[in-house]
Amino acid sequence: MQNSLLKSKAGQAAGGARSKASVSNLNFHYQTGLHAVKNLSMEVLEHRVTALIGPSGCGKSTFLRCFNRMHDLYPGNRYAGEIVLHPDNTNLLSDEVDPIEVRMRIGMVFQKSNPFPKSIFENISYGLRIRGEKDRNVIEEKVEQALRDASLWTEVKDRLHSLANNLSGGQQQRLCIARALATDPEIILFDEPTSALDPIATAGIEELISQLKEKVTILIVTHNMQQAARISDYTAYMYLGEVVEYGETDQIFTTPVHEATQNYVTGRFG
Ligand SMILES: Nc1ncnc2c1ncn2[C@@H]1O[C@H](COP(=O)(O)OP(=O)(O)OP(=O)(O)O)[C@@H](O)[C@H]1O
Repeated sequence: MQNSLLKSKAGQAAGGARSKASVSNLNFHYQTGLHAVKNLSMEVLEHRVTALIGPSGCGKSTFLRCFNRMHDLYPGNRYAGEIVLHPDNTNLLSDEVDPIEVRMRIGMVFQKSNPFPKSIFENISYGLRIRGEKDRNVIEEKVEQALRDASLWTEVKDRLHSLANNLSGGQQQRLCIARALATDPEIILFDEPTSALDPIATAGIEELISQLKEKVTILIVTHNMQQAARISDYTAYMYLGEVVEYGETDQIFTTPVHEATQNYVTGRFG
């Protein structure tokens, strides 16, 4: 069936790649009582880009934010089920796992770039300092590497100590990617990372995401079907808090099994 990726056993190889995270029976309730993610199980494959698509309000961002325990910041939100990170089989949702440590392993880049009102250097070194790194040489090396990996180094190397907020929108978004990369995350979550950018900056971020999958595993929420088709290897179509269909992006866009998926990807939804 089309959803073998939904079913494959935790940590097993699927689609030629290893599983980086196994989501099992994940349920999420907001403090309001809203059941926003419903019994969701799927494998997120290592070094692949997985796109989450679906109509507004279907739970894409809510699902994404379970991975880095963002919902812990608001009392009354409830998770059930597991998100097990491989190869060490850590359940990210366990009460025994520190959410701060989770956020070092699972980076996040938001729709609107959100640099701290500090210098470029301080933005990137922030996570390293939180982690307890004190060696100035190590910090400088990591900052440079993160900026290189985010394709920003040549543009900012001569102004590392100027305010990050003075960068262009596209540069600020790449800075946020560098900030996420600095702590050597295993997964980066992108929540509509280009929706505030012009087409040229968007193309830059898309190219960067395609390169980054060599280093990290990527989950991206996007409303842009062309973007999902261009940059993702796998796509999950969500509706009302559930994954309706999940498979290779080419298959989801050309021969979806469910009519609902077909209607959504061809713009006939609703
Ligand atoms: N902080 C919150 N408290 C209560 N309900 C929320 C909260 N954030 C989102 N929701 C609700 O949870 C459901 C899923 O929202 P979510 O933002 O995850 O959807 P989405 O698919 O990402 O939507 P969009 O594409 O519009 O960003 C919606 O009904 C939304 O109104």
